[in-house]
Amino acid sequence: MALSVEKWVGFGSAMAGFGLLWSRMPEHVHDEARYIISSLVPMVMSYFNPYEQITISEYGEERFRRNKFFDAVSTYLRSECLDHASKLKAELGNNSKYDPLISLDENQEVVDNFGGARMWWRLYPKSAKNKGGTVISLFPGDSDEPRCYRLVFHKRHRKLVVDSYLPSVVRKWHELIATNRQRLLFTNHSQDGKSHWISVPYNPPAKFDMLAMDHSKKVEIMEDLTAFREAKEYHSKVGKAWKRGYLLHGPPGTGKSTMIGAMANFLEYDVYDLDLTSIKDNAELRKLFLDTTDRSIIVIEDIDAIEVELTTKRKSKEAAEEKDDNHLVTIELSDKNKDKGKVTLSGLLSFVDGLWSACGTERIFVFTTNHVDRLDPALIRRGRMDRHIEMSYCRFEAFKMLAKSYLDITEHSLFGEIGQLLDEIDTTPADVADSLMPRGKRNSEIDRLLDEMNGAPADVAGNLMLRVKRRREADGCLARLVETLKKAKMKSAAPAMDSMEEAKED
Ligand SMILES: Nc1ncnc2c1ncn2[C@@H]1O[C@H](COP(=O)(O)OP(=O)(O)OP(=O)(O)O)[C@@H](O)[C@H]1O
Ligand SMILES: [Mg+2]
Repeated sequence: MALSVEKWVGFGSAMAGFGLLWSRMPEHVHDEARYIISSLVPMVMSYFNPYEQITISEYGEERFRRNKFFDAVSTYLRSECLDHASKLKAELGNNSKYDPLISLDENQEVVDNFGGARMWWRLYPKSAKNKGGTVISLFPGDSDEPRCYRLVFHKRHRKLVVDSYLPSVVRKWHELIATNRQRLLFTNHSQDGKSHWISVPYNPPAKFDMLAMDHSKKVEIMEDLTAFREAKEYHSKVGKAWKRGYLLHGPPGTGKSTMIGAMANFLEYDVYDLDLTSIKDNAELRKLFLDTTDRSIIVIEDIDAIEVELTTKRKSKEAAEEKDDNHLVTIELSDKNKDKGKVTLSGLLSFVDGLWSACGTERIFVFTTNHVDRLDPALIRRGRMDRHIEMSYCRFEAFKMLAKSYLDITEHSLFGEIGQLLDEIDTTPADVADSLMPRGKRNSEIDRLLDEMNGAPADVAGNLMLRVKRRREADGCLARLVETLKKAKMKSAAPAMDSMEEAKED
């Protein structure tokens, strides 16, 4: 049956070619004959060919945007139609390191049944025309045709296919991704001068309850994210794109990247880590943006590193040229790109906030910086970056959260001293966390006995030993932290003492 479907489709194409030929017949052929024959061709073709087809290309017609329907069909066929296929492909899936992900190989036809109707599916490879495939190109003359699925069905089922079958494929796809959802971390990668996203499975360890920061601030952020997630109707009612911008700023090691992981965990969104330095120009930035999925966090880290060049460039332009309020400010991202296209501030802004930002829903933009004062106000004004979150040095409240996460303790005799020291000197949570990591002697008698139990103390004595061991580790870690903080305090006081000494000598 499959063969005959192919024949009919081929026949249809041949008849179409025939029709085209007739339509170009020379003038001397009798007009009437030409009219009769050329109007007969489609009738004959439709009489003999009982099949119709729908092509679903991997990319949209303008080659700009990935066609999500293609992904839907891939997932659907993988789940529903592999049983009778003999040519399959295997790769390692995202959900597990060991389970292979089996999918349909190119040019393998599979049959699906829906409401008593048979549907024939086939995946045609990229550049099918050059490889001898039979797919009719959407892009004539273009050798780089994207892959596509072709669905063939009997023409009496057209309504069923369009109104019920294809929507059911999409519904099934949504169900499957909801149940097998593995979060992904994407980064942009440039190959043959074109940028695209590559991804890895993403399971960030960070959770909000582990994040050491002011408690009320943390709760506020979580409430803000929850409100955003539930605000679909609000955004459509007020005519706003469903997106939100966060600017995370603060010194290195205060938890900006950790916060992004916690946000992704909290919302269960994918993360797109955008590296602007490897993007050629605004068009490429736009393409990457259009390739991001809904329900995602789009991150640009250390935005100030780009802004420094932006500001310098603008200043030098302003000095060199007569003032022109309308000129576009250019970010020179790297020497490599100097003579090629450029990503401009306006390009970045339209990505975050302009016309293009409305192409997609439920997206969060996060910019991070160590130097908020260096950023162009246009980039971070409210509305673009809806919330500015300062990640600050570690004070006592944040320390207690770290002690709970790292050492599983809520009180200790050294807490008072540590609280006082943290008030006096600026230390990052990263530095405090580093001191709280158990290290030290591994050969104590308790360690040896616990190692022998293979980490699973089963009885009361075993549990007691584990508690003693943890207590000792906590003592050691906190003592080390006190020592580090004291040293830091002395160091920070040293220049002042030097100048006092100098003053005395004068
Ligand atoms: N607020 C915090 N709460 C919990 N852990 C933190 C916090 N800040 C830092 N850490 C710890 O320090 C490490 C480094 O933090 P992180 O990478 O998030 O800092 P950052 O602010 O992004 O720094 P940079 O500006 O250099 O990128 C993290 O892996 C985490 O273990
Ligand atoms: Mg970081």
